[in-house]
Amino acid sequence: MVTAKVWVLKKHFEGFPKTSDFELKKIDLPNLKDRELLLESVFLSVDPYMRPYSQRDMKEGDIMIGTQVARVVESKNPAFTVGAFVVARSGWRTHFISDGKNLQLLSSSWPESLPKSLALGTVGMPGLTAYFGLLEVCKMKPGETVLVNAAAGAVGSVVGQLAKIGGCKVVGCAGSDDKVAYLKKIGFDEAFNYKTVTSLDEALHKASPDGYDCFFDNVGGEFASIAINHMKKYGRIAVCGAISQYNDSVPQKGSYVQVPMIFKELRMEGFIVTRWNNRWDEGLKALLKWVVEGKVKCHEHVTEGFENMPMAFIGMLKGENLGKAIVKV
Ligand SMILES: NC(=O)C1=CN([C@@H]2O[C@H](COP(=O)(O)OP(=O)(O)OC[C@H]3O[C@@H](n4cnc5c(N)ncnc54)[C@H](OP(=O)(O)O)[C@@H]3O)[C@@H](O)[C@H]2O)C=CC1
Ligand SMILES: CCCCC/C=C\CC(=O)/C=C/C=C/C=C\[C@@H](O)CCCC(=O)O
Repeated sequence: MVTAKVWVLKKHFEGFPKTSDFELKKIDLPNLKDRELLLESVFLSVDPYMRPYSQRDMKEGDIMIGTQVARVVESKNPAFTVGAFVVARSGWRTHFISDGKNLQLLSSSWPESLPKSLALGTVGMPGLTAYFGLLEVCKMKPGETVLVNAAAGAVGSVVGQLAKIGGCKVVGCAGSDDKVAYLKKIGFDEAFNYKTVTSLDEALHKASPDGYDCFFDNVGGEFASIAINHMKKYGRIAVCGAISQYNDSVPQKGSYVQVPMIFKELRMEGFIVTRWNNRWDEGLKALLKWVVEGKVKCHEHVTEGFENMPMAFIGMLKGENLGKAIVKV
């Protein structure tokens, strides 16, 4: 019999999550029934969505939601052989039993040399968020100027690189000088540390005096309300996330300002990447090709040990990660 370790939400978060909000538990798993398979998590993802989604979708005592790259260790399901790797949405668990539904086998063209953890980041949901957010919401065109915040993160770093592939000028901001240096290294035309600039207004103007055609917003709040004034006429804003709001009990002042929305006839559209669920294979194939060709660089912020998941999650929310935050079991 296999004993799984799981992290449950002991107490709903109030402000920033605390390690005491989580509880580590053990679950003895039953023997497999016909068509079931037993999997062990190899890499687990910690993502910003878990903060607002936990409030919306979870009750205290539930196993934390999340995705993982897992390996099949026992199988009574002919579609899954022992040793195969899948992406699952089974939450913060070391082991779990599946009936084979909602498992995504890792692409058969996945190069052996490529870390399978990328299936949680650049060649996974965050990468797809950048891909569809840029192509379907921003509808970027060659020669345009794209602004992205949280630019050194899992989504933002792919946004900037895909925009460069798309022939755009790219401006990014992040919360440390090391992250800014990384942005320039991976091809951003302009990058700045939003925490240290004397004026965000001036930094945005200096980076692109003519303004921005596309704004890929991962942060919301005050940043967004300032950035909107730097949009070009007919600009497009892809509202991808609002991480500046997730841990605030009282929403930050500085929502999007309506006046420029109207005068500049801006289009602002929120989206969830699952809107394109039926096109994920298209996106994953494109992202994997760009990574293999070296056109999209990847960076991961790896925390070792399942027992450190809460710390990895909290650290990501505090900006400790450069690139995709993952946990290696
Ligand atoms: N709509 C969708 O379908 C999806 C939306 N998202 C959203 O995209 C955004 C980025 O996600 P992801 O790339 O996975 O995460 P990241 O890898 O970018 O990690 C989060 C980063 O957000 C930044 N951050 C945290 N708090 C603040 C704050 N108060 N103000 C400004 N920046 C902050 C930090 O970077 P820094 O050092 O720059 O501050 C931190 O590293 C999130 O808002 C997330 O919810 C993600 C996936 C799908
Ligand atoms: C202040 C409120 C903010 C509301 C927006 C919250 C989050 C945006 C975001 O990060 C969305 C992420 C979407 C992820 C989509 C697919 C998955 O991999 C997660 C699925 C979660 C689940 O249902 O299991």
